[in-house]
Amino acid sequence: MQTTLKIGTRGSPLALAQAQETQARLMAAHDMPAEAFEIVVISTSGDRIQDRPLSEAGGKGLFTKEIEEALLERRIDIAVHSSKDMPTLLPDGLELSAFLPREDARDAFIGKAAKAIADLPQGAKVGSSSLRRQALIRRMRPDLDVVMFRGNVQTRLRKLEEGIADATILANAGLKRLGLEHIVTDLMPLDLFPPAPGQGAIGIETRIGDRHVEKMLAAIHDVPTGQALACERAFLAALDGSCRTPIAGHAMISGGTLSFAGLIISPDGTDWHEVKAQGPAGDAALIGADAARTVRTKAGEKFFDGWA
Ligand SMILES: NCc1[nH]cc(CCC(=O)O)c1CC(=O)O
Repeated sequence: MQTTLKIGTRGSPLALAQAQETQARLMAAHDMPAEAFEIVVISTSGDRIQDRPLSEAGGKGLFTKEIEEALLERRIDIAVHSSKDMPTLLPDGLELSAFLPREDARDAFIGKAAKAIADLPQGAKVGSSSLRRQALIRRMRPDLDVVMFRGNVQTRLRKLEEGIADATILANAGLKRLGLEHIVTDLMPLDLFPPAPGQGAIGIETRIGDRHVEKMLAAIHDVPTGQALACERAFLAALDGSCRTPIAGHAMISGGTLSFAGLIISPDGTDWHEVKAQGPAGDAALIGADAARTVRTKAGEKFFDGWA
């Protein structure tokens, strides 16, 4: 008898879209019917906490803990995540074993009256609860009023309609996966507004040594995305001492060469340090870790003390 492959995911519309994309790619790669899969929705602490910034509530692991428990207890066989939400350290026995081809890694600007951040009037309100986006907005436009904005994409759009803010910034990848690219009024350039490590890439977590699952996923794994993510996650891991330091990092692969740009920035957007690195794509993790050492040295340890 054939058992179904259980795909674990959060229940938000974006998470479900990502789980369905994973299912569709597995069906196509292995000529399997939809019935060979079951999507199992798991509620996480991150979904339930709505009243404060996640960086205060405990950070990234909040979106993954319950899903990882289900994986370890064999209630699911694979877990589909936004790589950006994944902590750099995974529980014993689990690994990120595949990445789907990356979507656009850029942030998207959604404005009501103004189409782009440069067109907002002095003092306009921009909604974001991401420390990185808050800092980058303040670096570009210190005059703007950055207001707390949480909830899933639909909630945030409702808040825009209600006038709680004049604009917001979200990952273009998520909007595209939800079929909402038409609401984007501008795209933030990678150099002025670098994305979070992992942004735009779907990562698939599995039990280490689950050979059957590993073989199935090998057919849908995207090698350049995996290399870019290895670099970005090594950069993050080497800097992650405090989740209160806004960190950006983005790697691209072209012709076997990896190019990485990373940034750390003070939450008020007045102090930042950048690093650029290049090397063979096969050295992705080394390049990321090395870039972290470079930017740490540039910034000095004092930089991390201020808001840790
Ligand atoms: N923290 C929530 C989250 N995690 C991943 C995405 C977007 C999709 C992606 O980056 O792959 C989002 C929403 C957003 O930042 O707009």
